[in-house]
Amino acid sequence: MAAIELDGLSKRYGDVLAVDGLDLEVEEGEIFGFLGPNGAGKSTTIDILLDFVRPTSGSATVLGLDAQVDSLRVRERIGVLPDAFHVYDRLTGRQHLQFVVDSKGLGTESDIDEVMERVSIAEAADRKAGGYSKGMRQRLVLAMALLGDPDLLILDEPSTGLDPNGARQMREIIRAENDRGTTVFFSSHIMEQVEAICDRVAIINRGRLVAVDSIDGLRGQTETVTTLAIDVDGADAADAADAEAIRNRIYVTSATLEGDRLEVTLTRDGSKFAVLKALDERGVEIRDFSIDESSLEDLFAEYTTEKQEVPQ
Ligand SMILES: Nc1ncnc2c1ncn2[C@@H]1O[C@H](COP(=O)(O)OP(=O)(O)OP(=O)(O)O)[C@@H](O)[C@H]1O
Repeated sequence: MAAIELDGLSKRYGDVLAVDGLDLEVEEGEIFGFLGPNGAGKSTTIDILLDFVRPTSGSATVLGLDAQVDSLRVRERIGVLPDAFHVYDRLTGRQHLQFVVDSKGLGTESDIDEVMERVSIAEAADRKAGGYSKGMRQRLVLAMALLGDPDLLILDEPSTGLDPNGARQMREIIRAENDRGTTVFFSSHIMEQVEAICDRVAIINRGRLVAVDSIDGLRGQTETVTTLAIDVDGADAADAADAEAIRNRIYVTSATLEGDRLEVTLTRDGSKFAVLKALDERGVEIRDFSIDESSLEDLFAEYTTEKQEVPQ
């Protein structure tokens, strides 16, 4: 059974089609990244999953339950870290969690200590949340989401505002929860974060799904996959700049020279060796070179910006 299934999901706000016919399946046990530029429709989709917003057409199923018809039962089985959350300054961390136990019937009192351990705020359990740092607040809200061991975690931008250590800890917590069998669906603008932990990602743009795959799979589908940065001898720069020999090679998408550094981008079928050989044949002295596989950030740009002409 899919943890999340969207079927022709659309949401219109007046003239704006915020979500436009989304079809998507998130498998149980996955860590799934939900990406898209500002205004792409991520929060609207998540709000539909949580039944904060009703779709204009199509359906959303969460853990086999209709997100609208069975929203209460869905709520019992998922944990949510909302985009804009706030904590109650005058309540301690423990009181926040006690509130969840009392009001929502999720978890037990003995779970409170355990869950605070899991997100590393046990030491601050009895301090007022008003004195928590931003990262601690975020972990407290995550702890609230984890109470009752949900089958699915829906996290809207979980790393926003966290320093690199905080972001790493968030990653470790997400992985640990996933190891316990929890499916994780999260939206993020922080590509390294997504690249580091996601099994698969979906990219949406203007409300439509433009890609869904593993990150390696996405690499395989895009045109430019490798950048070769070659340091050449300054005296040879003119020869390198006369990059006809490079540019005319098939599978080379661009070749630019800045100072002593020649940057050549290749499609997935391109041969790095052929580029180096072509330079060598022209007598260009190669001092050093490095190879960069395209990052998720590059892939994201490729899927969500209008295609640029490759300079020739
Ligand atoms: N309540 C609303 N009323 C009118 N338009 C809305 C409403 N909520 C969202 N929209 C519009 O729907 C589109 C999608 O917005 P949404 O918040 O889902 O995007 P997002 O991908 O979450 O963006 P961000 O990354 O900036 O949070 C935007 O054009 C937005 O202006």
